[in-house]
Amino acid sequence: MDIKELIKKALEAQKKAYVPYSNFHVGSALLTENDEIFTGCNIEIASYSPTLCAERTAIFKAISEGHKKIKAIAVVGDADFTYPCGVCRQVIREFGKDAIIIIANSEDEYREYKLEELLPHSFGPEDLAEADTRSEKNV
Ligand SMILES: O=c1ccn([C@H]2C[C@H](O)[C@@H](CO)O2)c(=O)[nH]1
Ligand SMILES: [Zn+2]
Repeated sequence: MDIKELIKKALEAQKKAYVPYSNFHVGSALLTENDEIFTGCNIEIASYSPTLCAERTAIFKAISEGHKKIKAIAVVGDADFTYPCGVCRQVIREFGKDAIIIIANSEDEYREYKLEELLPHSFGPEDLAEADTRSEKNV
């Protein structure tokens, strides 16, 4: 996996951030199971709550194009190391239980995490499947 390439794409996407309210620019780039890259920026809306983070923009683009798995996702933002919010961590969990999350300031300055480190003891699709089996037994 080319981490620097993923960070480069995230930095390019960050330039497209539509952030008239926070002026906080975030970019993201992810790698699918077949090594395709999808990018996203944050998009803010005047009524605030419909605002979408960069990570989810990238993820929803990939899923809506038929991809099912995320191998890695890079995030860059205006803060010194911008970490994904809790909502985005849960969305990454849905499509990338074993995903690598790259938090970058630049192509040369980055930190790498497993999703498990940023969202320990997570709840996910398998838990619902397991609950299904249990309730069948209880009938
Ligand atoms: O990891 C993050 C953190 C924040 N934001 C966005 C949401 C909002 O537009 C702005 C300020 O929170 O940054 C992201 O896109 N990703
Ligand atoms: Zn988020």
